[in-house]
Amino acid sequence: MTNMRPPNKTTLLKVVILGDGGVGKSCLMNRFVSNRYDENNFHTIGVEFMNKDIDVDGEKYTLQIWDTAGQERFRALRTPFYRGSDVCLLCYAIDDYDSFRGLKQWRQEFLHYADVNADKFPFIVVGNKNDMAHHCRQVPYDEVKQWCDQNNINCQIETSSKTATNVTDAFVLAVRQWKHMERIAEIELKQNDTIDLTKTIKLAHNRFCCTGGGGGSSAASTNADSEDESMNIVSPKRFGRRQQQQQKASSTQFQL
Ligand SMILES: Nc1nc2c(ncn2[C@@H]2O[C@H](COP(=O)(O)OP(=O)(O)OP(=O)(O)O)[C@@H](O)[C@H]2O)c(=O)[nH]1
Repeated sequence: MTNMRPPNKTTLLKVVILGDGGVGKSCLMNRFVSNRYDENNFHTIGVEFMNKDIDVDGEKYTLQIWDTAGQERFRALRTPFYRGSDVCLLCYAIDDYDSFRGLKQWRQEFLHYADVNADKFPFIVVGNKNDMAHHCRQVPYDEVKQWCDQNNINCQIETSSKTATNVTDAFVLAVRQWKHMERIAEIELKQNDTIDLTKTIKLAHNRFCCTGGGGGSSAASTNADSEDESMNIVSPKRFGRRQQQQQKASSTQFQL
């Protein structure tokens, strides 16, 4: 249980940053990890990751941040790395409406390849480049909020990697949202684990292992299968948290 972990334990979280090419994903990661900003960044090819230790609400985390290539031609290189993610930052640039429109597709791509439950996974929507002059803004904050509400996402923030505005806050928000979802998952798991002794237990009929032979007709077997749903229940799915610790590395690049 999260609230029973030893005080000095560090939790490793895999954080994936997605969004159109040029919205500032690499700048966001570099500003957060190294407090550096490079105006002339190259496009990312494939994926890169960097680790950063952070304390949030008195607990230690190592964020393994995966910066992905936003350009469509690198799709096949980035998607294998979505699996095992704990949090996903969906990024757009406030001066680029198309990049906001693209969030729908980014979310779908992530859900498909990470294979997680849409309503239980912590997404954070990040509007980067909020240092831009007022007249450059193409994406109203309220419109993003509306989109987030429609998609069950309750974390939204605007950042600037250039001026270092809200960059750390975006990652803190990501950790808090992960923790929030983790708590919900734990409560659900506990509820599912509880056996109600007052309820009648429905036994499986016509099973080979119980009846000692295949006496039942195929029609009867089909009925028994559909009645006895408990035989088909798989263990409750968490929202994408890995069961194993990932290998730590301070910075690695995966490129062509
Ligand atoms: N004004 C402003 N410009 C930014 C900001 N962040 C990034 N940029 C600019 O946007 C360019 C692209 O940023 P990147 O971080 O490379 O964008 P990316 O999303 O990683 O792009 P891909 O690697 O192609 O997916 C940078 O070279 C900067 O010139 C910001 O916060 N404000």
